[in-house]
Amino acid sequence: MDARSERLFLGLDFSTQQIKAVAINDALKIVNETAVKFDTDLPEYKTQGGVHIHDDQVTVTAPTIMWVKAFDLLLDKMKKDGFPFDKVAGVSGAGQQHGSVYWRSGSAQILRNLSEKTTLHQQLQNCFSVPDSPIWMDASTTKNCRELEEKVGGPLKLAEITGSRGFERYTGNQIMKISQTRPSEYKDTERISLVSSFAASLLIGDYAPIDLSDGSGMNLLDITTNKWSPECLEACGENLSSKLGEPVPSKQIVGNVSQFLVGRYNFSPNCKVIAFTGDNPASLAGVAPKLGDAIISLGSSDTVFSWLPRQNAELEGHIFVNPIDCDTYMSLVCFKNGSLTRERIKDDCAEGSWEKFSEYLTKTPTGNNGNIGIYFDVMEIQPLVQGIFRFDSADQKVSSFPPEVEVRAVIESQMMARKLYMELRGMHIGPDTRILATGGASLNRAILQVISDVFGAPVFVSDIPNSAALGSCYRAKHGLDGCDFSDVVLNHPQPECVARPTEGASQVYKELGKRYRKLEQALGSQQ
Ligand SMILES: Nc1ncnc2c1ncn2[C@@H]1O[C@H](COP(=O)(O)OP(=O)(O)O)[C@@H](O)[C@H]1O
Ligand SMILES: O=C(CO)[C@@H](O)[C@H](O)COP(=O)(O)O
Repeated sequence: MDARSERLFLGLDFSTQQIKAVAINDALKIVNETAVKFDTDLPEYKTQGGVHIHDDQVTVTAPTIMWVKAFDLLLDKMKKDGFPFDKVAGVSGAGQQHGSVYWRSGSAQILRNLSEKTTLHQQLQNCFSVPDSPIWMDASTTKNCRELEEKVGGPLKLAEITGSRGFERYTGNQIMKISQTRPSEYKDTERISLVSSFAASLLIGDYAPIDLSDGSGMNLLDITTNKWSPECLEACGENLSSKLGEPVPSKQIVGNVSQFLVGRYNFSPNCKVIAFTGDNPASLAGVAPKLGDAIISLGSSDTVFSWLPRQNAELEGHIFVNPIDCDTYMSLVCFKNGSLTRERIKDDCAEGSWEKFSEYLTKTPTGNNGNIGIYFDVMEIQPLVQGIFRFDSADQKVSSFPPEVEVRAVIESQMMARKLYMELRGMHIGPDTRILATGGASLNRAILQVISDVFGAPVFVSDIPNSAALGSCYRAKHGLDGCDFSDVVLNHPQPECVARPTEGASQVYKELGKRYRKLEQALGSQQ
């Protein structure tokens, strides 16, 4: 194939702090990486870490129009850099999971008739009946979760139907809250999108369907039939089915790019858009895992997930329909206090420097001389607790730690929690398990060494940490070519092993992990 006929695949990731784009060619070589960061590139929205935390500390939203403007900026940046949009054969993408977008009645008409003469954000500014989208960090819907669980027959029953018991950030509970507290805005909403299907809608210039994998993060989809659950819909809002549209398999082509994109950015009118999905499902595709691998994503949130051949309902963690093969599943646990908490401790204790942070981590002993710190800057998902708690080796509360002890304490407790809940969800480390690390903090080798020591398994990384955007490129190729996913990723570069367990570490963390569990349980029962 000569250079002029080279096909490109574009992957977008609408994540918590930024929008990222990655483009690859048919040989899976990365030809472009671009990002727009909400806090710094769009300071007018005054977000911190891409979000607004409200005064009650549990309501967390992001301005929907900010995401639209960021997308305008991203495309403008790429155009200025000479990115050959006309060579893109397929686009897919990902969004931070669970967040919801409320399209005001009449918005479909606006989306279908976009003018290439002006920006998307100018044309869509009045399209959102609820202008601030609730996002995955929101914890304000406990009452709605209990109501939903009760209506369907209890938490385990809800988990059997939807893959999860009621979780605050899950979209059905968020929709129930809006339908109850803002009935006129709810009534004036003709379509509810996830962040992923909202982003796909910007690409096709029409409402794009929700895919099965991201749709599993709503407490609304029956993951055994791959249809909306009538009883969950009924519990969460009037006429909800018509506002959601039908869910589709994740590899479905959902349309061609809009005339707007063709005219304004020189996309080919034949360029196909493949359903967008959640950022974690897209990351599963982006790391091209083997069965038995455990993936740890260290982005704004920390998540641990793996490919699951058959589903089994549990009260802990989540099951999603697998984005690569909708007859199988993926299991996942998610933690809210991830990179932003580490970043805060880096700023407080390590002079704002990741180098200093890593130096402290490397020079302190495995097990931190028995000191344990628990850092829930924002309300955690499991347990539902907020606060900072420090204990000495005799489990006595202390008010502070020296900086280097604090640095090790945050990484050790975070990683012990990741392992604990991963196991409670039914994911286990076997003798051949590889831990595939991805996301922003996977650049930090000192953190990866602690992960290897706590999990007792080798840790691998790929060349680029943006696995959700890369996975979206792979998914675009998969959807377009209609071949097996394993054929798509034949040339996926093998990840490099960067950390192996230190001798004796697993015994130290076995003991420390038991203490961590007890301390955390005590905090949970005090709330
Ligand atoms: N060297 C590093 N060590 C630890 N964390 C890092 C490092 N570099 C970046 N990060 C973290 O990566 C995070 C961003 O990760 P990313 O996966 O891009 O997030 P998201 O996809 O949610 O926007 C930042 O919040 C930052 O704390
Ligand atoms: O809530 C979840 C997963 O269930 C989060 O993982 C969000 O999907 C946000 O992702 P990042 O922006 O941290 O990648």
